[in-house]
Amino acid sequence: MDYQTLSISIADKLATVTLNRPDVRNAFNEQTINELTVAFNELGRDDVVRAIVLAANGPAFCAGADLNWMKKMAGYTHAENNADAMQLAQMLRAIYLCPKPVVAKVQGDCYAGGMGLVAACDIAVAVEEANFCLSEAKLGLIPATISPYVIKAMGENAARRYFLTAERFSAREAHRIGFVHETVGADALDAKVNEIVKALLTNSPNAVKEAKVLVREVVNQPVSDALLADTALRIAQIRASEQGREGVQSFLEKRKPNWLN
Ligand SMILES: C/C(=C\C(=O)SCCNC(=O)CCNC(=O)[C@H](O)C(C)(C)COP(=O)(O)OP(=O)(O)OC[C@H]1O[C@@H](n2cnc3c(N)ncnc32)[C@H](O)[C@@H]1OP(=O)(O)O)CC(=O)O
Repeated sequence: MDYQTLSISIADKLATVTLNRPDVRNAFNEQTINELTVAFNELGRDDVVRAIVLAANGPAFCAGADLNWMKKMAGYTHAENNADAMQLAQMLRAIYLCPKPVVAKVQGDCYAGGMGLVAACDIAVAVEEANFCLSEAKLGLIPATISPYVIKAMGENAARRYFLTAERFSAREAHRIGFVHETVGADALDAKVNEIVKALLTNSPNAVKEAKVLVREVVNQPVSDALLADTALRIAQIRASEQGREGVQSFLEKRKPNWLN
């Protein structure tokens, strides 16, 4: 695909997807939504890629949905408007379900749908200067398609406050409520993200993929007999897998596992 609103680079098993509409603070329109969906689907299938960083160009990480596009869609038929909103929902799901681990590198302000992008990622690191805001209610909107991911990331209690008040909050608060995993000074952002990527790339690719599925499928389930059976099956399968055997064997033989060769 000839990407117009993103730039994508791949080096040393890491793909970096960079939002690239800095003039509008990386607000996403239908083109960005399509490009992000294609990019995450393709990178998810690319055997060369073992981890993905979602980054952004310019002063802000992302100002959410492009309000010119939102305005245009509001004038469309209900069916067209709804179909278009589904594209947005599918973009977020493409990131969330991507079989590769995804790290959000938040170098600046992150508003509304931008918070949805971050929440759909597995790990988020933000600069201390970044501000966060679920601004939708100020605009007469609601954070609808982003809600499954944002509520999981910040928890119901914080969501009740910030969905309703649309207050702006600091990176420190985003960290306190668990929305981002870490905050760092701007000059330390690259190093912190690289450190996390290095940890991801050191692990068994299959285990990382399966661990991502595990969290997604186990969260919020009651500890039932069915869940016990499911988790037992997962460890039984992975310890008999090629990388499961190799990982344990390499530890016992005091050598590096073969996926690091
Ligand atoms: C996904 C769902 C809903 C949404 O996401 S609705 C989107 C809500 N977004 C916002 O409320 C953010 C609006 N933007 C801002 O508040 C600020 O731009 C900022 C992010 C705090 C950054 O501030 P800064 O001072 O750095 O930049 P400017 O405000 O001067 O903006 C520069 C430039 O960019 C234009 N712009 C900014 N945001 C948007 C946007 N979202 N859409 C379109 N254009 C945007 C802004 O107008 C400026 O343009 P100029 O022509 O240069 O004036 C719903 C669901 O979940 O389903």
